Amino acid sequence: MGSKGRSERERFIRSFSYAWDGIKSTFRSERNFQIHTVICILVAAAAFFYHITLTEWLIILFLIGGMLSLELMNTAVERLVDLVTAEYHPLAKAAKDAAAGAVLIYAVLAVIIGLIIFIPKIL
Ligand SMILES: Nc1ncnc2c1ncn2[C@@H]1O[C@H](COP(=O)(O)OP(=O)(O)OP(=O)(O)O)[C@@H](O)[C@H]1O
Repeated sequence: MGSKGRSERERFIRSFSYAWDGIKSTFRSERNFQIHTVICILVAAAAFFYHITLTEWLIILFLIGGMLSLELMNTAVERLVDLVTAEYHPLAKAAKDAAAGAVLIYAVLAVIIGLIIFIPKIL
């Protein structure tokens, strides 16, 4: 493999390592991300326990991935806003609240879908 191919591969691996750094630092600093991670692990455990179907697994995995990704994006918005201003600013509030709203909408729908999948199995 030429040096160009090697440097492209190195850049690719490095970008994974930066992404992993972002996940680790968010996990360490964000209580909500920790809580959502634990909930996602519990949901996956329940999915194994109740032998959900393949389609249900796809939905659950999609929800877990979406929830954790949105939490990370929310953290990114919070960090960026804090970087831009330490002062109170209506736009800072609007940005943070909109990001939090996105997480809330996804979380509520994830809970509803989770209940639709699991309640019939629990009963
Ligand atoms: N610079 C600011 N200007 C105006 N309002 C802000 C500003 N920073 C935060 N807020 C408001 O305060 C709320 C809480 O902000 P904060 O930065 O504490 O976020 P958080 O959701 O508590 O996250 P974390 O504690 O993980 O940083 C925001 O949703 C927003 O409404």
